[in-house]
Amino acid sequence: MEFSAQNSSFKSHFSGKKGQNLGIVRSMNYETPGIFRLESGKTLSRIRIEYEMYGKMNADKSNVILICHALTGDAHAAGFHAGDKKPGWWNIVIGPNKAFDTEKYCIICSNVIGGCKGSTGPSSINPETGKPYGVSFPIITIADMVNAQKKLIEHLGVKQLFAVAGGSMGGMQVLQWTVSYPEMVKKAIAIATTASTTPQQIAFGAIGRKAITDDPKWNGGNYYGKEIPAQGLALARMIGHITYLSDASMQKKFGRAQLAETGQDLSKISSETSSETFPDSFSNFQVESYLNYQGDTFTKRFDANSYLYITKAVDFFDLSNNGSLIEGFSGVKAKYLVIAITSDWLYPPYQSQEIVSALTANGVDARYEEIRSQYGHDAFLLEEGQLNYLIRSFLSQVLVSDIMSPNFYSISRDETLENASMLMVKKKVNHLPVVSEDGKLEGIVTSWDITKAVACKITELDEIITRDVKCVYAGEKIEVASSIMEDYSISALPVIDSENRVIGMVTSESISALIGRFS
Ligand SMILES: CC(=O)SCCNC(=O)CCNC(=O)[C@H](O)C(C)(C)COP(=O)(O)OP(=O)(O)OC[C@H]1O[C@@H](n2cnc3c(N)ncnc32)[C@H](O)[C@@H]1OP(=O)(O)O
Ligand SMILES: N[C@@H](CCO)C(=O)O
Repeated sequence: MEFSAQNSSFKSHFSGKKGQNLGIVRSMNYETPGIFRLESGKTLSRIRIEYEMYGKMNADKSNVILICHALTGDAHAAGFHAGDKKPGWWNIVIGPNKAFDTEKYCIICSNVIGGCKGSTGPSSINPETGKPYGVSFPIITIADMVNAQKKLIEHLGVKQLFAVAGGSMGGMQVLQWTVSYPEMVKKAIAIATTASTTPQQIAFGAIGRKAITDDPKWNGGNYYGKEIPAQGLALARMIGHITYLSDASMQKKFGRAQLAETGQDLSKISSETSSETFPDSFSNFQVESYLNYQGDTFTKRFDANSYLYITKAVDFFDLSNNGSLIEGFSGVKAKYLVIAITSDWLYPPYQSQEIVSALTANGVDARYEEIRSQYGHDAFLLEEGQLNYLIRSFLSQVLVSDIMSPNFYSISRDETLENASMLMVKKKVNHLPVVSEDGKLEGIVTSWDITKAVACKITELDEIITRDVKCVYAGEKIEVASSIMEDYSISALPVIDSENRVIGMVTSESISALIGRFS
């Protein structure tokens, strides 16, 4: 079964069950019309963006979540491509009843520009020369990747993303989205990432790049149609891969285990040392075999030039403004969930904490969480239970501020009863908060109070004002508002700030509409 926005056929019969897999999914692509301007000022004529989509967009396209992939990921985040045994790279959290629930949300993931999995990158054909770009491909940045994603999102008719989420370099794109397009992102989930690449991270990137460019087969980036620089690319991946693991996970995975052929038999190994070259059997530890395997497999799925460009984009990433992350995040609007991994030494937790501190200093709602794991950096691809729990509770948390109406009518207690009732009829409202001159909540009058006043021949507004007003704060969970409404049989509540000023109204209608939208 194909599963995309165009032809979703999943029904809610999965409700209440553990997460399920999507079926067969397919990739799509979009070619932007006209030139694409990069942060460097250089341009690309037309870009192609490869993407996948799971779940259905709702009528107002307000349920779309963009997933951003890490360094060597691609658009295939979940489900299976026909014939594949392994699902997409974030299948553990995307699907029916998983945190990124495809029965509620429409999930989109696209391959970054500069990549080699369908989107325009160095291995693509330059339309001006008819040959692969190679190193004539312009330098790209994380902001360029985000700008390309924005083109796709606009093309799909989405005005605001319900959420943007990703780990590692995906997390950088998430942060960049909230800075570049603050009005377009409601919720941001950044995992195992940084807001400013550190010298240590740049250093590892640099060694990987050197491994590639020092491979004679790299040939100045001009190797398409010839032998690829497999040795350099594999070495780059081996170095990188060590940084994605942890000391504890390597101990657990391999210990000091050696390959069966050599075991601890030093005489067997040393008998080969008479040869001119260092013997292969010196790669006798399991961890060496594992790294060789990871390096070798990588050369079959990734382009060396893309590796150079994307790692460089990561190195350039720095959201701080004149060294200040607080300034860098000024103007952001999203609500954030920032998740660190306890054993991640490549993007250690302090870097996530810095992000949250800078956001909080800007008065932004930012939550910090940790995944307790021994897997190291790659735990964001593996820790199914913790990821699902943290992401699900963040996505489904709706605050009063999300649905309150900031446009409301109020009266002062000196008003006449007649004026109050006229206002209600004219503006079709049933609740009028009574406020002081400086906007502070003093009471409330409802249409029911007016009806009673007429029946009882009461003529003064002051006599029918309810002074013990039930109200909520904007930052409270919507469940708080709904349980007050239920307990006291009230259909609307004033929303107040910390100084008791009325800043909006929340109604039972808006809560019901919300439940309807996501159920
Ligand atoms: C957005 C994105 O991030 S997309 C990119 C994510 N994908 C990758 O990074 C792909 C490569 N990375 C990995 O495989 C990562 O380690 C993970 C996180 C995705 C998977 O982790 P794990 O499930 O713990 O797998 P593990 O690291 O043990 O590797 C398993 C592979 O190594 C092989 N392997 C394990 N031990 C050895 C060994 N001693 N010698 C040789 N090969 C070995 C396994 O056979 C297996 O091969 P397979 O992938 O062909 O099935
Ligand atoms: N292992 C992942 C994470 C790197 O940050 C990848 O290759 O993309």
